[in-house]
Amino acid sequence: MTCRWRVIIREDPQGVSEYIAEYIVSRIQTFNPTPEKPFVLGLPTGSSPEIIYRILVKRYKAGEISFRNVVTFNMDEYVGLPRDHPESYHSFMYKHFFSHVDILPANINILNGNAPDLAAEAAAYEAKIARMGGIELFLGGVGPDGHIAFNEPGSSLHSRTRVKTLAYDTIVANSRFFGGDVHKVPKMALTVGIQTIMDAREVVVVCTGSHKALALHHGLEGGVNHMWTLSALQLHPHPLIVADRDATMELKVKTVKYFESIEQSGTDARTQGPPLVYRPRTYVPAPLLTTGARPTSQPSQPQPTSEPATKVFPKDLKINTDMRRSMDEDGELTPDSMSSRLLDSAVSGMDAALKNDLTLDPMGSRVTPV
Ligand SMILES: N[C@@H]1[C@@H](O)[C@H](O)[C@@H](COP(=O)(O)O)O[C@@H]1O
Repeated sequence: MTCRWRVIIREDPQGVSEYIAEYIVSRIQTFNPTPEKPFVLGLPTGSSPEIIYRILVKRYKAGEISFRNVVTFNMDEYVGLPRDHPESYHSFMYKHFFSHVDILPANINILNGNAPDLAAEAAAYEAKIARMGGIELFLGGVGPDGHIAFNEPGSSLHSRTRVKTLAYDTIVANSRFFGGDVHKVPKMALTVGIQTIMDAREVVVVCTGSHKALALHHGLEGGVNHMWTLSALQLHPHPLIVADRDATMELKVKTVKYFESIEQSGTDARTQGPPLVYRPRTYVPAPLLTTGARPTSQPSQPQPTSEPATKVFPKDLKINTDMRRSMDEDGELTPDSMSSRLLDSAVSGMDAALKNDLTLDPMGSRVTPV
């Protein structure tokens, strides 16, 4: 196993947010999304991403970026909190981001914490992500206890979208949004799972403040551990953490110096990486299927024409949860930002190792029609 954490350290939350906002803008621009091929972006709430959203809005207003062809999936939402409650994640997202940019309302996806059947809501969310071809970039925050989304300590690293009971630490931490009253904080949430995040092509984590220092230490320097769910990203092909100096307090000096030296050696994707290369995604807008036709890993291939071309809505998509990857179905290697950056770097001796580390896209191979 090779851990591929890429870590960028900035002096303060402003520097962190500017880096991440620029990163997201450059990824969307390079992707060049269209209505047929939207950029699928996973988004968090919490106070850490607020400045990032502010910068993205500013850049949109300056005409530097459009979100018209961006589809978003939010990480989580409280269960039982009215949608229009000021502290619901629906309210947060509209207040800080959605109502200020040109994203189409139909392209916004947030879990409904008031759905009559929460399990069905969770399953439908996973299916919708799959129909969109998976998430291109998942931006996440981290809790002081190392949780990502609402995957509290002890969460299964194979988890998918589901209901979670919040840990007491999280309830206490989030009580600051509820007048300091822990009793007003919802006790449950709907959240994407660790595996949902792992399936994204790229994960970017914002980590600021000394209260996140232990989480960063365990996530980065500890082993993969369900008690610090951030650490699962050690197994992701392209994880990036952008931390401020305060959040690095519990890291070894050696760790900090190592990641700083990587950046100094000229591996900053924003300015020095080669153009990013994307293979076509399996984006399938509804209605998805023609009767008798089964989606393939090459959707552009002509389908058999012997059956009438009646449009039907599939019942659902089945997620192959045993995680076996089919080489036959999805044998194409996927170059991307992380490997591109490092291959271009001055770090000697890395190339041979990285050639063995090119990774198959897991989402495409796991989605099969029922
Ligand atoms: N569910 C959210 C997480 O997605 C978020 O990462 C975390 C940290 O929030 P903050 O950025 O406010 O510290 O808070 C909540 O628990």
